[in-house]
Amino acid sequence: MVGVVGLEIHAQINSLSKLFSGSQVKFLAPPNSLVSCFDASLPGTLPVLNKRCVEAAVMTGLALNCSINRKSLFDRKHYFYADMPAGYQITQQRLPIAVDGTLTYSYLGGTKRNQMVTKSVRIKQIQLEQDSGKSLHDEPRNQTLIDLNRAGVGLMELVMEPEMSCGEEAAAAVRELQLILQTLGTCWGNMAEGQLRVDANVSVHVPGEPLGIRTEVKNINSARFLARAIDYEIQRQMELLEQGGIVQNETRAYDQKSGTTLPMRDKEDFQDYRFMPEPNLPPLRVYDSASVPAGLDPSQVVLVDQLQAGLPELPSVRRDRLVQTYSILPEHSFTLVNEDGLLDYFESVVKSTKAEPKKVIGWVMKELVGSLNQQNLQVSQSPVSSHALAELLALLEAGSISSSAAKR
Ligand SMILES: Nc1ncnc2c1ncn2[C@@H]1O[C@H](COP(=O)(O)OP(=O)(O)OP(=O)(O)O)[C@@H](O)[C@H]1O
Ligand SMILES: [Mg+2]
Ligand SMILES: [Mg+2]
Repeated sequence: MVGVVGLEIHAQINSLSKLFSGSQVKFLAPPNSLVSCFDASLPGTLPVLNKRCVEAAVMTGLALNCSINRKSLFDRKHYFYADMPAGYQITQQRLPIAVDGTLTYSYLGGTKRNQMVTKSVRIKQIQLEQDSGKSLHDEPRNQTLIDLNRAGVGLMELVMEPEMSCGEEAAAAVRELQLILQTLGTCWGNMAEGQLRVDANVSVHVPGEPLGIRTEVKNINSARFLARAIDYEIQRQMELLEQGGIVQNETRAYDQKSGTTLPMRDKEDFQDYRFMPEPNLPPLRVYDSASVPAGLDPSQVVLVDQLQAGLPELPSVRRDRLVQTYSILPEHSFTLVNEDGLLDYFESVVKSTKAEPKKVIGWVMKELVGSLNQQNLQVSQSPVSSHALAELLALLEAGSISSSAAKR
């Protein structure tokens, strides 16, 4: 038997205001200080679509090789939660803004964990939707308090096909996605702050046979825990089936302390979302510069071709460029791109020394990053400046000092 994993990822759109209202988007503001009448679902209020959120979804779709639907639709998805005052979420169920993409990711695999393994997963769709508010449980007083600051914040839900097979792959895919979103500036991607929330759908089956029944694991707030939760869940399901049991289609929560997953009590019953078209929003249309209909002001619409042309250099392209330019190993290009500030550091050393980039990278990866990690320091906190390292390498090149002296 093998594991099958499909991720659903909610990414909070980096925007000054919410998806359908002018309220500010801010983490850790005083409770209920960022709530408009619409966010609180007062009767008579109407949604006004935030152009920035649409642009962010289109950019994200383009960066993930999706087709952008020139027309997409909004729907209401009903469920009853105290932190969702309307009783429904506005989402894109029937026709989402972006479909059919791919995410390519790599990790160090093989038996010795020293081989770059590169894989892709298909992205079924990206849909725009509203975030809910937050329920805060005050246990001693036996009360639940509601904070609507997050209610109505724009989300992109990315739905991946069930094509991954273990926690390691899922974690690598999420890290790559995180980096892409951060490069685009469409989401800050901080999992601990809930800007990127990953639900892992997990099942097991015998290869060649139909997919097994899936469980959906929630409450995962880091890539490391994601990997652990998935691997635990695959193991649990395999053992269950081997003992003659059956897997229940249920929502489970990951428990950090025990490293296990547990059924979530509030989601036991089958939910009928009673989807219906959102009557207060027309179809969402995006255009290409050449096909903006007469009478529409091009500055008021979202232009797909312009967003495509303005996309920044994506992490995978940047890594390829580094491998080409400096003849370094692909795995080193990953570390350079992933560690905040490390690429700038490396390039500035290369510029100010005659030492070969291949030699510089060894010193940066092994000596510098190694000792920074030991001391739990960021690159920006390095006691050795890039200038100092360049000088040191120059002394080494000139034979003025030995390698062991340089390391010291
Ligand atoms: N047999 C399976 N094993 C593992 N993952 C699966 C399996 N079947 C589907 N999936 C994954 O489950 C997810 C289904 O997401 P989707 O948003 O379509 O529906 P949902 O989970 O029912 O709805 P909701 O958005 O309310 O959670 C996808 O990420 C898909 O890859
Ligand atoms: Mg979903
Ligand atoms: Mg789901």
